[in-house]
Amino acid sequence: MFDELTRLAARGTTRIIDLFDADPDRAGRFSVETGGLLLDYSKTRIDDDVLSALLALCEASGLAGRRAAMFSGVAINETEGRAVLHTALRNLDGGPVDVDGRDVMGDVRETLDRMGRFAAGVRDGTIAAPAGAFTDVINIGIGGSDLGPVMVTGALAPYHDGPRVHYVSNVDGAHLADTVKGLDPRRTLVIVASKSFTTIETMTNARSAREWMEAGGGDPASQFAAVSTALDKTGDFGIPEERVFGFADWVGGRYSVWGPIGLPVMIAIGPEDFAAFLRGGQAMDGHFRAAPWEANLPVMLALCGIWHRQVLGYPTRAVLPYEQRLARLPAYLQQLEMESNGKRVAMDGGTLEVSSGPIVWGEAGTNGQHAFYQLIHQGTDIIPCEFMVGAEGHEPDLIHHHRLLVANCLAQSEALMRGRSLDEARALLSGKGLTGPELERQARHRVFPGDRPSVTLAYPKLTPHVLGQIVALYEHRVFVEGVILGINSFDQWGVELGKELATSLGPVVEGVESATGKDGSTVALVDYVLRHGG
Ligand SMILES: O=P(O)(O)OC[C@H]1O[C@H](O)[C@H](O)[C@@H](O)[C@@H]1O
Repeated sequence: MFDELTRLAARGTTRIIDLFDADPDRAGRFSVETGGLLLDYSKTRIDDDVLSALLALCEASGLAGRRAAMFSGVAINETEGRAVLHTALRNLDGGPVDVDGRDVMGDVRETLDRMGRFAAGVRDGTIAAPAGAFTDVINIGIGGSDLGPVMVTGALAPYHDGPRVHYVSNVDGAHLADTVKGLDPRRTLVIVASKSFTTIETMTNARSAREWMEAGGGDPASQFAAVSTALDKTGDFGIPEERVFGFADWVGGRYSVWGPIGLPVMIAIGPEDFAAFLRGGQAMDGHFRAAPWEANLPVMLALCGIWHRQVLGYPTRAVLPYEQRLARLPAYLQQLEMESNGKRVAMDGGTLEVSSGPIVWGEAGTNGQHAFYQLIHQGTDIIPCEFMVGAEGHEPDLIHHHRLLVANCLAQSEALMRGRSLDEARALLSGKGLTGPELERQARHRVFPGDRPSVTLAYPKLTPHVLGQIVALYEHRVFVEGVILGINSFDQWGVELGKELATSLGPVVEGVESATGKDGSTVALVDYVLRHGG
């Protein structure tokens, strides 16, 4: 399936910038605009031939069938025997969604209503601690039970009018200790968020938070809530049923922010804005299901990814949001993309014949510019960049900041494509009086090879609705890439081995069991920790 694309990739040396000269309509033809979002992929080497081959690949992958199967509740997560229906969580105005012959939308709506009543109560003080209204909320969770809500809470800061919300994920006691410093244990609500309710980091933090609360005169019985699929375990932990928000196993951890895992977001921004976030996701679902491939935002973003990673072989993908409030988006996308598509075995158990998904990394612009863009512009590796920028900010008084931000974003993609030739560098330096060998030497350092690809996702303004569109866009992009690669994007067996070994090493690090039988490096490291630890 990749042969034609490989042939096209090897074909030419046409520089991206020259594609614009040859086709004045290029920016319009190699972009998709829908629901106010614009994906511009014209600053890549995708031309008509590549586009046709990518679309053929997409068609041949059976995407239409897989997409229908996902939305209709088929157990497409075959290694775990589960349906994949995070889309049902935002199906606010949609029809029934059947799992095993039963419509799940009644449960989804009921849970959303319960979350809404709880969030509203916490926000207006009718649900309170014995000592008074909650001033702070701590969400204790990790992975999908942390990254989604933490990213969305940060992104929607202008809408945050509820209690302060904090996130504790790391089992490093520093995370909990630093978070509770200055908080009132009698006025803090703790949400224990864990799909499985067995994750060691989360359960350890939850128990320590309960001790902190008890020691400080708080009342865990009325100041703890839980979000989980394991309702028996939340009960065992002592959290009363009315404060437990359940969800089904057809919601994957990294796809779960749309449901009860989004509870801290709802407390922060309120049920109405949370519903707007869901509606944004639902709008993207509608688009993804209906639009033809070439006009389909998630599909085209996925095909850009496939072109850069699997065809051209670029190992990484930089995500560069020019939006400070999306500073945690790269971390969120690392889990979404790398846990979903970081696999070397295909759905049928065979070895993947192409590369798995890329390494995803990034940072908010403009900060990244002053840190790692040097390598993106002049390093030996080509790093496809995904820029994101909003047309409007939330700070009308600081509009000059926003204009500078936008100018920087556009300048970077232009610079990456255009580059600076040796002649241009020479001209620059001779204007400053340099001559001879010194000019030559200095000029070489000032050359930018250019022809470095990027895509830009532009959106009107980072509202809850737009954020919902963006998050759903990335979810579906990952899905499409997974279908084309022929892998299951919804399991994560690769995290298991480390967990098992950590459990067996626990007593060794404690000094209770010996490290005998471990490899020499592990034995030496354990020895170091035991000699130097407290
Ligand atoms: O929500 P939990 O069951 O606590 O799981 C939290 C996280 O841990 C696991 O190891 C997985 O890698 C993640 O996909 C998951 O989101």
